[in-house]
Amino acid sequence: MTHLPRQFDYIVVGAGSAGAVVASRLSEDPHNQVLLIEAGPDDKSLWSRIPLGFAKIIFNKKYTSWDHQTEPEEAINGRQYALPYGRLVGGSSAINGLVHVRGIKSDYDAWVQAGAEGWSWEENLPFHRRYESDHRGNTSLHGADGPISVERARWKNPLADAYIDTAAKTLGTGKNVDFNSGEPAGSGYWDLATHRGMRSSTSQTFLKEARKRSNLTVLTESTVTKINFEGKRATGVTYRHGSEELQVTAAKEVILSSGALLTPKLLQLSGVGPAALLKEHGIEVIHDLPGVGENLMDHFQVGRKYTTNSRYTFNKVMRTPIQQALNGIRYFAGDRNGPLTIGASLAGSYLQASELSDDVDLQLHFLPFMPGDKGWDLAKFSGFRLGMYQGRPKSRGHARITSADPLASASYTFNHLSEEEDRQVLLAGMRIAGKIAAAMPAEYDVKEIAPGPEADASDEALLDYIKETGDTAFHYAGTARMGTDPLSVVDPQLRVHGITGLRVVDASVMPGELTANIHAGVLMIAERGADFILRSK
Ligand SMILES: Cc1cc2nc3c(=O)[nH]c(=O)nc-3n(C[C@H](O)[C@H](O)[C@H](O)COP(=O)(O)OP(=O)(O)OC[C@H]3O[C@@H](n4cnc5c(N)ncnc54)[C@H](O)[C@@H]3O)c2cc1C
Repeated sequence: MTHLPRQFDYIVVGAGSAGAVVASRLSEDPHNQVLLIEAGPDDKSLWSRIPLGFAKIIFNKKYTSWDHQTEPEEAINGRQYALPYGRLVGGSSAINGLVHVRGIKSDYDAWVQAGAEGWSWEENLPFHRRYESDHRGNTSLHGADGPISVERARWKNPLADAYIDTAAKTLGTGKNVDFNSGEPAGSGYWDLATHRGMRSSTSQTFLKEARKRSNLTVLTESTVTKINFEGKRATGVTYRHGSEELQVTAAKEVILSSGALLTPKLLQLSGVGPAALLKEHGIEVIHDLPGVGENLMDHFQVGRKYTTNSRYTFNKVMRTPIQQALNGIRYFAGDRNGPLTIGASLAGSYLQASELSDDVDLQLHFLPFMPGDKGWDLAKFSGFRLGMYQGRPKSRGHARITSADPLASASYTFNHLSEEEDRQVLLAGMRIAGKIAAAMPAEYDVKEIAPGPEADASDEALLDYIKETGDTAFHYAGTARMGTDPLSVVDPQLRVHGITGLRVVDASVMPGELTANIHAGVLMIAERGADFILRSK
């Protein structure tokens, strides 16, 4: 630690999905001295490389933080739940469920309408193409030369095929569509961020190459506690490494990429945020920015559960130690097309569930897996889940510090289901999922476990089931929203309003949710953020 230079051109806070991309791109110019600071350890877990390892690594507190939870959520009967994220080099990209989808064109139109000028689908497309090597090769929609490899899910099997056929017939839309075309209505296998069946995280792709450069320094197990300012200019950061408290300066910019839960906390701790909140905790106000921590959002995920006699569920193919060993051998020595290559979901559908919406408004996930009582184990029977969430929920919450102590958790409120439209879309989605399951071929002997006929009998009962069982899809976003109105936090070039030398580049800047698992959107934001910085030199 004592050998670390005290001044860099750029300091990037958080080596997660976005931060790793930004630091890598900035260090491509050998004239830039770049420091990347990460609170967690290096990404050394084998479970991070294997897609199915997702189900294991998220319960490993060395790599996944379980330090934060929601406040009691009023509209879901006062329930609280944990908010895990990847706390390691690679961030959530090293522990997430790998499903790779960009969202739909109208998501980005909604961003532009919310003040994110220049962020339409067409304007973002070159940056999606820049980070990816897509299995379709180089096309007008896809890139073939980027560090993140994108493949079609590799464990194709008859039960998943039957889901795709049945969903396509029930919904009256296509099958095996390109979910990343911007117009994804239909059903099929998901694309995953994998390379030959292994996770393609930002730590193992972008950073692996960039760390060979002498102008990039990566500090691990170092938590930034404060952004330092001279007047309204960000000049560097204070961080803790073990028992040491150290400072380092940035000649050009500090870039916050700490994720949507922690970026607003760091801004608030540093004196940038709602003045009243900062004063309440005795923090000197550097700049009164009322939107910092507001607009917190997530996808609220619910599902239907089924038993089946199919052999093609996890509960069947990974039941015994011998099966697990054989699948392991097949994975490491074979074609890597087996069950170990599955992410958080195998197949699914994009659909318009509610007439209240004017576009696709729901993602439906087919997961041939039924957990046991402990949550991480396998149930003894063969089963699958049809999980879902609304694409662009309207409910919004907030993230607010509870103390000036950087080690204290902020408080997180999402206000899930506080908007009528959000309740209606999920009700409609649950009904449609029920229809698809009921239409599955008789040979699979599909029977519903939950919610069951009683809950299905009325909207009221079904809504109650949704409130009692739904929780996070891990797509936290929006807490440093881009825009130009008084409640926005960054401008469309991701510079913090009212401050110089400070940008936010991570999921925090999203004005609204994407109708997608949001990792692809975060990578695109990171590519654009790096581009803005390099162009502004
Ligand atoms: C369990 C899980 C499953 C998911 N599954 C999917 C999926 O299947 N598909 C998909 O598209 N999306 C998925 N997501 C969402 C997606 O992975 C995230 O939205 C995305 O990775 C967020 O990127 P980020 O750069 O904003 O933050 P992160 O990738 O979370 O990075 C933030 C980094 O900053 C570090 N940090 C925070 N504070 C500090 C500090 N003060 N000092 C230093 N470092 C700090 C953190 O340790 C972390 O490494 C999932 C997320 C989770 C948590």
